Amino acid sequence: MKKIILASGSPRRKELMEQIGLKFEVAVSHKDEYYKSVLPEEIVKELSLMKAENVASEQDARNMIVIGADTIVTLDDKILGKPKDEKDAYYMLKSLQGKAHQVFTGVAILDYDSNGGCQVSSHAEATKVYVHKMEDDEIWRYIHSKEPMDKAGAYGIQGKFAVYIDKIEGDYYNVVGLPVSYVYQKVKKGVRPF
Ligand SMILES: Cc1cn([C@H]2C[C@H](O)[C@@H](COP(=O)(O)OP(=O)(O)OP(=O)(O)O)O2)c(=O)[nH]c1=O
Repeated sequence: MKKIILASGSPRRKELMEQIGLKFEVAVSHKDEYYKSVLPEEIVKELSLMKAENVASEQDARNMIVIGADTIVTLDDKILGKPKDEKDAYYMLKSLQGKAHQVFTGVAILDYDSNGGCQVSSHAEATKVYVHKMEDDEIWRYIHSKEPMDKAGAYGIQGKFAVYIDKIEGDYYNVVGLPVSYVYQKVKKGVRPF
């Protein structure tokens, strides 16, 4: 049985991995993350691979599966990551309301055999999210709840922001930070799920 390592400090990704019943450990690397890609699907693939490789380089990477993920929000040509401060969160939320945007999550799965040989799977998925129009005081009330501050696009679909989601097209779990069906299909051969 291979050991699974989730290369992520995101509590949401940990919860989603627990939800699908996988046994895993969490390891986070504090090495720098940067990207050279231009297209959103390439950016999240590059960053998720970097996160997984950084963690794997700090392990005796044999007989294990390392999973990295990265989520960004895109609106027209703009890329929204996590807000730097409350003002940044306000501008992000203001730009999202009353229209649709895309959420991209990249997943990298490094599957190491007992000799250290590695099979790499890289994947990016997009979900379209329609946000209802919000009053300014609603935006500020939401920001003061602190929920937006550690999330791409300054919102959490799984939290209080749910009341402003009109509809989505695509995978809900992709928006929360991990397309779990993709992950499960990739790892189920080497591991026992539940
Ligand atoms: C859009 C959206 C994002 N998010 C979260 C998922 C991610 O945790 C975060 C995007 O930041 P990421 O940089 O993808 O991840 P992270 O820094 O939280 O964790 P790590 O790099 O260690 O894996 O935004 C939600 O929880 N709900 C949402 O609706």
